[in-house]
Amino acid sequence: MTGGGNEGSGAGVVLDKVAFSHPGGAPMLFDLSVGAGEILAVMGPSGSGKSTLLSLIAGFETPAAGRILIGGADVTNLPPARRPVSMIFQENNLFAHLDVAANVGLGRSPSLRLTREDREHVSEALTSVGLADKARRLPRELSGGERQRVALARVLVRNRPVLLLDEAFASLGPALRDQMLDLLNDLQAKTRMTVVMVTHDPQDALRISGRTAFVEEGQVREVGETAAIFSQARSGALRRYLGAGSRGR
Ligand SMILES: Nc1ncnc2c1ncn2[C@@H]1O[C@H](COP(=O)(O)OP(=O)(O)OP(=O)(O)O)[C@@H](O)[C@H]1O
Repeated sequence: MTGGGNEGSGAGVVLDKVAFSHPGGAPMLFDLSVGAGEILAVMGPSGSGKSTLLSLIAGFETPAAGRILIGGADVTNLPPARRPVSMIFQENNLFAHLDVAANVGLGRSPSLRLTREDREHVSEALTSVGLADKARRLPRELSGGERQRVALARVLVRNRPVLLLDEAFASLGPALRDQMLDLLNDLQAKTRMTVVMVTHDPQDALRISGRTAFVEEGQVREVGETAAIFSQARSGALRRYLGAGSRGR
């Protein structure tokens, strides 16, 4: 898989009056600007549209109106494979029948025809996520945290400027989750990827994101510096959400 000139450090992401409705669903309208190399957390009640927002950036959904820009280029009508984006979900990021090295190798070549250089990248990425000794394991032979590390290694070899995380660490326990966030933070510092991370946990947002966007009923209601968003929560909806949403550790 080549990056089509999209490789390298972060690219800003802009949603410019992006209108979208799921079949039979309420209309959504997203306006959001994420800086190149920024880590932005996205929070909001269940069903508010956070995953939909990521799907629009990734190209799994197409806006009814408005534009999506990545690195200044209009990607609104590009299919997912041609967008300079990687995405990690809560689970099922890996192919069960492929070992760890092959799952990461897919990030270089979907047909797994890997050059020597590709294999070196895979091995370096596995080292950076602490899995150099588990390259021949199958996903079912790994812990949940290790599986997400494999997904992060694949992101590294893909080398796309934007990474979207949809509650990627939500099913891990608090200590492991913090480790994964710290790893993500380190990798982001090295690559300068732009990261948009959906989470339900204010602690996750406070740990690594510079800014947080609060989504409610299909709109970005508030966006600001993460600590300020939590301490000054302006809207009643955000205050209610924070009251109910913290895991209180
Ligand atoms: N494929 C779909 N078809 C129809 N409606 C959908 C589809 N996907 C999501 N929706 C609806 O769109 C709304 C927003 O869903 P979305 O998954 O974006 O919310 P979310 O904020 O990510 O929620 P959660 O925190 O529970 O994951 C919800 O009402 C949901 O039921």
